[in-house]
Amino acid sequence: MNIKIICFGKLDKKFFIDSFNEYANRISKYANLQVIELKEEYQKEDIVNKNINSDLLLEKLKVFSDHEIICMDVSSKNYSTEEFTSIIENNKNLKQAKIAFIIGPSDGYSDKFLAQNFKKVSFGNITLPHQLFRVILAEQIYRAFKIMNNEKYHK
Ligand SMILES: C[S@@+](CC[C@H](N)C(=O)[O-])C[C@H]1O[C@@H](n2cnc3c(N)ncnc32)[C@H](O)[C@@H]1O
Repeated sequence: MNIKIICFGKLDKKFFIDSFNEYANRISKYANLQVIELKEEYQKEDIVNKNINSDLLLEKLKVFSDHEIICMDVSSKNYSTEEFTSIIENNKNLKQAKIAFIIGPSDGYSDKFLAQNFKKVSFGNITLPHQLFRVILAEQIYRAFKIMNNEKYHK
């Protein structure tokens, strides 16, 4: 299975880098994980940044048109760990088995981006900073594989 995380910026704190690498390493037992880091525009007005960054995402996603796109979005439907696992499990059983998770820009997604027909997933009604969220997403992907394989993991 091929998993992409498409996000903005780089991890710049050692504790985030170490934590993410730990989960990425664990995930590598089950899937190919690739992180694609885009350069975020943040110096203009919020609304302009939002549109520029969302358009950049849409452009990048053209390359991944053979992937199932999962847009991580605070304001969307909340998914439990089990529901999130089902998304990965269903994708795993598809012929292509390619999935791309999007971590959005700091000013949010444009209306045009949100109007796309992507599955949108929230991990709860709290806004997490993008670097921490990258670590949490990796942990949940790893947890999903442990659940799918009936392997023991922390409760
Ligand atoms: C700092 S947040 C952006 C917050 C932005 N103001 C908004 O309303 O979307 C950066 C990204 O982290 C992800 N994120 C943060 N918390 C999340 C949550 N609870 N559930 C799902 N995604 C989350 C989303 O992909 C979001 O676009």
